[in-house]
Amino acid sequence: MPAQREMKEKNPWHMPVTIIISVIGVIAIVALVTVAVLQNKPLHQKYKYGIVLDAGSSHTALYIYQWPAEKDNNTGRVEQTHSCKVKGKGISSYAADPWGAGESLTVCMQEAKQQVPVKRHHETPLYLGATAGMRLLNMENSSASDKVFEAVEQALQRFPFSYQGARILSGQEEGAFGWVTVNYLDDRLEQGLETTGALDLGGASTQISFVSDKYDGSESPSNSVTFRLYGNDYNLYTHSFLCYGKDQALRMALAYQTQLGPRTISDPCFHQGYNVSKEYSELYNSPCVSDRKPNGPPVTFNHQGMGNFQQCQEVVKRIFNLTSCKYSQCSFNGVFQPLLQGPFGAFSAYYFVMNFLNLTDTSTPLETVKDKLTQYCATSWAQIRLEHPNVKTKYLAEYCFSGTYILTLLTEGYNFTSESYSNINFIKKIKGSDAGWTLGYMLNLTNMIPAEAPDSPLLPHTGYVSIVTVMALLLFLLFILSLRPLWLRCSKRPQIV
Ligand SMILES: O=c1[nH]cnc2c1ncn2[C@@H]1O[C@H](COP(=O)(O)OP(=O)(O)O)[C@@H](O)[C@H]1O
Ligand SMILES: [Ca+2]
Repeated sequence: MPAQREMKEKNPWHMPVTIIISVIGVIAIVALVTVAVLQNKPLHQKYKYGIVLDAGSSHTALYIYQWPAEKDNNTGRVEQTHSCKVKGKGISSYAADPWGAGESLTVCMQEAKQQVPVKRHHETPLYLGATAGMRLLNMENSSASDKVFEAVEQALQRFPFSYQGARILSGQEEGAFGWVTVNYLDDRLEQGLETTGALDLGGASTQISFVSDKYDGSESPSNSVTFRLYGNDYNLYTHSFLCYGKDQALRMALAYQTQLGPRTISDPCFHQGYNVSKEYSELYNSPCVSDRKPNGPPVTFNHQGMGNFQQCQEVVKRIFNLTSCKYSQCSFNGVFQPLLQGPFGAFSAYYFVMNFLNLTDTSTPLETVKDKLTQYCATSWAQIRLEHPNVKTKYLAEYCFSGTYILTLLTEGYNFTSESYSNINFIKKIKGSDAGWTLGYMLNLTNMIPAEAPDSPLLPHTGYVSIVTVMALLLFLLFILSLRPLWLRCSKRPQIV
């Protein structure tokens, strides 16, 4: 077989040294790529968790957040994974039964136990923040508010999480953390982009927070909050109006109409045909209106609807003091407010109300929005109930008032104009997380937003792997080319025949 022998001798692969070098080369390259891929591959994602209870005036909600375990103090994204609405009213309504407040939280806390992996329970921080309902109760009856906190604290400590305390947030904190949440979720802080203002409407208070270039904080220091986040300084204007949440605002509007203690009030903010007997003692049972209580009123009054947006707006305007201002400019009640600037996210009750009324599209001219609300308010109560059989009667009865209140607060109160109205976005969630103060509160307490911008890796993981692969291929090519001379030499060797 001379031909076969010739083939074997010409082929350099049959030379033992060449074969060994080739195999080692290939193994080395495969090993290089494998190590590069494995070393830099994100590990099977492990998460850390945090729980915040938002004890609002109308109800309590529990939020669970998660973030990648290995990145907790800089670049890891924190996102909401679960929320639970506590059944019943807010904790401030349990003044006469403080233990009931603690009990009310247990169903959602059980749910949290199921949601957070057992091995993370002990390291999961748990916070409870109370807002305007508890602010009012604390003003009215501080020992009752202490008892509610005591009961809530005991109930929460029964769970295996790392309990970090329950407290009342100041209005300033509520506004500022709402602003942090919105801008964090929009990635505006990390990227140093222009920020979005935050408008939060609750049941007992309302907040406005935004950055205004012309505002340095000196004119009204109590409205100023400064932050250094990801290497940028922010000088935030924020104000919380206690009693100007939509439930307390409704009380104030009613109180103006019942100041003389009539048996019947004809209310333009409720639909025609609405006629409900209400108690004076219940209406005036709040520090927001208690000083307006008529002398010796009857026990009850008939609350009758008239369904007139224009007149309702006149009634609502009366709860704002638009005249006194000792600063260069004010919103209302003599509160300083710099020039409005930039886009605004309006959430919580702003969203619930405007969404129900189909008025979340702010590219609709303000005049058209008012026309639609005029029509809605003029619809009879019977018709409204017929059209929305599944909506809670209390909410349904109040949407005409609530919509009118929102438009009046925004335009007369905060000075939004027909032009700047379109800068408002009515939002509920951003990228799956609810807009509200809770996320910002937790980010702050866990130091999860660094003051300075974190060092970012030179290349993202995919870039790194691609470069290593290309380099390995090049090496392989070079290696093959380096074998060429050997090859040629072998093929030119004198034939042994
Ligand atoms: O589905 C809804 N439709 C209308 N209003 C709603 C709905 N869900 C919640 N709300 C209202 O949103 C407001 C939430 O206020 P919250 O309880 O947070 O009070 P706070 O922030 O003043 O303490 C309340 O006025 C509540 O009635
Ligand atoms: Ca709230």
